[in-house]
Amino acid sequence: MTPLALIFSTLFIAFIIYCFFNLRTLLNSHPLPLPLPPGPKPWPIIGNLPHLGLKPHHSLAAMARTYGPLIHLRLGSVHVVVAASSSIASQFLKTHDSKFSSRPPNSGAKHIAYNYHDLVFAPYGPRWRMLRKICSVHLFSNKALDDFCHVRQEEVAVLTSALVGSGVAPVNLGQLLNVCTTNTLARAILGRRVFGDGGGGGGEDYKAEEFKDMVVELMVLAGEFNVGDFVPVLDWLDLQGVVAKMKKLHARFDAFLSGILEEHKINGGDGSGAQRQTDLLSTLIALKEDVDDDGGKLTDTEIKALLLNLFVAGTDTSSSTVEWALAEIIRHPNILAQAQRELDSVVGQDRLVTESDLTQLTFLEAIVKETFRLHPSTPLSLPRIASESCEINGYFIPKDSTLLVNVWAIARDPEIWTEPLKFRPERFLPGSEHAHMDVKGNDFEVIPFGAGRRICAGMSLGLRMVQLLTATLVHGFDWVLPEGQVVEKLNMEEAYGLTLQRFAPLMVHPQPRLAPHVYCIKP
Ligand code: HEM
Repeated sequence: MTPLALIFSTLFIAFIIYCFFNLRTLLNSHPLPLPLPPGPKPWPIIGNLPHLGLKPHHSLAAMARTYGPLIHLRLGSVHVVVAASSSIASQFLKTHDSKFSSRPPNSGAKHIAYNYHDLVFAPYGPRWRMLRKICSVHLFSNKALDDFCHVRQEEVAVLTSALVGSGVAPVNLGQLLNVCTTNTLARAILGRRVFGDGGGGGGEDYKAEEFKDMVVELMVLAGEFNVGDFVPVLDWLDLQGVVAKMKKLHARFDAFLSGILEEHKINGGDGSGAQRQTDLLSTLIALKEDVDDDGGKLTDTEIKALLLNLFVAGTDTSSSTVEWALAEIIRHPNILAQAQRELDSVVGQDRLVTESDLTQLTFLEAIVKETFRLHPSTPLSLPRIASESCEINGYFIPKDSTLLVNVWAIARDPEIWTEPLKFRPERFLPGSEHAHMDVKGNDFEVIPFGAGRRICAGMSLGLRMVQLLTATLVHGFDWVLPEGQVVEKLNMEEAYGLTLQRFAPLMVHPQPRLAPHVYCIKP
């Protein structure tokens, strides 16, 4: 080797060694970036919006079968990650819950929910804590729930009386259930009912049907993926007309809520002129004068926004769950018969079910769990936003990603559930494979109320209401479909929206099966 070649080869080897060590140092201080989770290829500008289809929880479940349980989508300029298995959901909502405790910005929160002044969309922080604490103490604590137990039982009894008097035409069960859940909540929040019995009895201050329509319209609008939320440059165009509809709907809700608030300030809850302290709204009005621990004051806007949340989140969720439960029970006469045997042995035939009976109704509880599994009222839960980046299952989740948890798909995962599409309450009975599973956010295989810090605030009330209503309807009535319909062909299709409505309302003939005096309740 010539001296020149020796110099060159020495320099070359030295360069390689230098690069090798430098690269190692570089890699150690800046590890190679993790990949984003897999997902379908996005379109330019709009990204994966067209992939969501009319029922996004179905489309996203189908994608999970192709790409796995953690998917990445690009909706316009927004990173969206979707959890579609219990273990991925638990990593987001348990391990990393503190990073996912706010909701992403969206037009619904802005235009309907008083520009984020509510509880559902309030950013995680002092105001959210204040609103949540007020509800926990005055509405959802065990004491508050026990104080209003008689109200729930009375309103359920009023429903049975309306069903008995419903005449020859089939009843729209979902509508009557909605009147019941709304009046029950109204008595706890406002100190009075807002509707008649829904059976055409008259005397409604506000039309029940119109109110349910407003709630359902809100859920449909909130469930719509508004292009402007994801492609900010297109926001002003309001391509789907969603924002215009939201503003109109907000005006209707605001008129309803402002009326209630002003009336309450002047008259007190019961219209007697004496301010009552037992209902939530009186407490909220009294709290307006107090400064809370974090130095915040409750404003009229926050009060109306909270009322809106409670009436929207707390009525249709419970009533449509019971409607699904009854549809399933009607489709499975053997389940109806078994549940009635249990109820007859615990309650007898001479009175209606009470809340204190519920702990003894094991099969009924299993029916309710199975309904929450197959028909979770918010199939994609409510979205969360990542306040910082994190790693899940070896994938990179960027800061500001929107998180969707496909609660609906998780509860139908064939890896977890045998015969996942079948309505089989016995899977939750003692001694069965899922006996110890609850639906309260502890077992991620079935999380209809979500989980973690932002878990449903009204879960305790929702559960009691769904159980009491389902038990009472099963105990109090046999159910016959309108002429020409057969149970095997009952339409179980879902409609589109943030909540899981039935495509075809359940129309039925209730046939009382208890002694007539049991139903004699005057509203
Ligand atoms: C069948 C009954 C119900 C179901 C299935 C249900 C489901 C849900 C779900 C999935 C969430 C989102 C949780 C999350 O982000 O992890 C939620 C939030 C919420 N729910 Fe419910 N809900 C029900 C009944 C109620 C009732 C009766 C009320 C009140 C009267 C209520 C009030 C709320 C509120 C205020 C939030 C927002 C909580 C927060 O952001 O901190 N819900 N609900």
